[in-house]
Amino acid sequence: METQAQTLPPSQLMPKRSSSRFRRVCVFCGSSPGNKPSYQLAAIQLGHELVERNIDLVYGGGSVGLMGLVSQAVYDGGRHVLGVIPKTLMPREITGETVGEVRAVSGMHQRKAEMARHADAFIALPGGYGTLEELLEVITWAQLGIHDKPVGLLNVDGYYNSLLSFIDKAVDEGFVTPAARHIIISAQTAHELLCKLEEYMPMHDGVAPKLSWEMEQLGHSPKSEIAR
Ligand SMILES: CC(C)=CCNc1ncnc2c1ncn2[C@@H]1O[C@H](COP(=O)(O)O)[C@@H](O)[C@H]1O
Repeated sequence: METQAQTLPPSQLMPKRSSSRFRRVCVFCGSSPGNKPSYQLAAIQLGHELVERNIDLVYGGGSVGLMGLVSQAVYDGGRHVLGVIPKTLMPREITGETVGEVRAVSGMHQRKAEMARHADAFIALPGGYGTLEELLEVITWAQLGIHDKPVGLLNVDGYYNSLLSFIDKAVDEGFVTPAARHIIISAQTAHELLCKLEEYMPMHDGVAPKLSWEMEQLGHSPKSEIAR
């Protein structure tokens, strides 16, 4: 008796892939793996979720920590991976081997602008100072109206609970508006987070229209794709 696999044309044997409104997502994450296996698993699962949705990756480059796990998973799944590395961090003993395409930039500021320019959305996995700084910067840019791309927080095992509580306190104390609080989308799994990001509609008003921002300040021309 013939099995289904023998009778179906090859195109129908391929895993079903869903389409996404995002072409490429920027992932910020730890250059360390973290102490719990759940962090490493979450990085790999996020990579798989991006592949499943036909989404390419831009990230900080290198193979250290969670950065290596997410980039390898996306690369192995056949999607394009773009690593943006400041020249100073390029020696392999610092960041390790980078899979996919590597873009060398002159410094940390140019790296962030370059990662943002190439992304349609941002996701932060657990991480340390670097991850927090990158995450808060794209949130600030969204608040100001420099871009309106969704920003997601993958709150693995409650890693970001205290950050989210702090931001709620900032709302209570009058330093963050409730509309700006809405910029951060959080979820516990990559699947749930991507679903929420796909549906995200900005609620806040930027302080100035996107086109009025002088993107040269971020190292880009006014036609920069950061604002897209
Ligand atoms: C000295 C040192 C920690 C080197 C690690 N090597 C690194 N290689 C590439 N990008 C990095 C590195 N360290 C920090 N970053 C940047 O900062 C974030 C991670 O910093 P962290 O581990 O969360 O704070 C990444 O998203 C990346 O863009």
